[in-house]
Amino acid sequence: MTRFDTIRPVVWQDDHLQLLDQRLLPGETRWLAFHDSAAVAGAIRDMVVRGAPAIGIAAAYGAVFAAREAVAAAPADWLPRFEQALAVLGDARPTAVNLRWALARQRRQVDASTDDPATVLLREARAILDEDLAANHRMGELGAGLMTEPGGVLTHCNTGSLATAGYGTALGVIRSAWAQQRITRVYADETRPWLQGARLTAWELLQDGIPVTLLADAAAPALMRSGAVRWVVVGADRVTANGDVANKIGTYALALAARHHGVGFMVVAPTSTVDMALPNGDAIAIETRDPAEVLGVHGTPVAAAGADAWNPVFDVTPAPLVDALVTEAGVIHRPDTESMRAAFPVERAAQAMPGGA
Ligand SMILES: CSC[C@@H](O)[C@@H](O)C(=O)COP(=O)(O)O
Repeated sequence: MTRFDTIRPVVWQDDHLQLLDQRLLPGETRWLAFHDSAAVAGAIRDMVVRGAPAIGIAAAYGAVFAAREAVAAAPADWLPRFEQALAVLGDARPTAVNLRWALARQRRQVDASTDDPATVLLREARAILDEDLAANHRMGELGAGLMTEPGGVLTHCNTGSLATAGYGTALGVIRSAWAQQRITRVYADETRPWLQGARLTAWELLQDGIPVTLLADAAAPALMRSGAVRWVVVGADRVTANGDVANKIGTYALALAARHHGVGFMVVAPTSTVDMALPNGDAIAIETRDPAEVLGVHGTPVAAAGADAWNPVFDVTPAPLVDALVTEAGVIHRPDTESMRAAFPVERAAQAMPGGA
């Protein structure tokens, strides 16, 4: 562990799940307790917990409740109820593949063992969490290694400890690179409409003593034009078989501006975010949320009454705009179908949850 490794948003305590309520940060640090699978699905949907790896981990713990509930209700025929509860968890948010990846992994555990299902699933949820933490530290080292000359970095959304088991993906790279003095300044987009950058990324960085400069999302191209940014470093919710990347809305615009200004564009995501079952980004289900999120700021309405809003919360960055894809398995420069297939075994495609995207 480094000194930059303290926040843990998903914690199993005794017999239940504790989630740090990310809707309230940085103003309030409140933990919520969860004891059933439907409530965990609700917490994912309502963004108590968010970020692709973190929602996968929370869902893996949700599967423990699902098994407990199903076995208690129908000891001799619990599997159909269990699968129904997994489907509810899997439908909580559509875009991040980590959610369905974690549930598919849990489903396979049930087939592979004759032990008490909840015990088996709890052990596996812990393994998923531990592996994510280890992957983040590895990606931190790999991504920092790409920053050969000191300079400014720009990040988007929140990809830190709060979005993962701990340490973070893109923010993990930033933590590692900052510790190695490879970064002169961290810039963070505020990330409308949920303000994950202004609320969560800035909070995490300041907790670690890393100074951060916030900017409105629309200011990013001008910042790149000024020469202040060497790397844009972002996370991902899904990376498809050709290297296309779904991530927080606004990422695509950053990639376009970065290419125009000769700024490096790095995507940092664990292999649990890679979906070799989908040929390209057009096949990714992009979540759209309540227009009210755009019509107001953090819950306070600001738009002219009567205006409508379009609120897709992710976009797809085409693979050719990605300079480096960093996973715990290594770095792929300018990913494409060939390099993705070489790096990730095709059997990953067969690991998706039944029922599609
Ligand atoms: C390590 S997190 C990668 C992505 O999940 C992150 O960039 C992101 O888009 C999160 O979106 P959110 O809507 O806050 O869940």
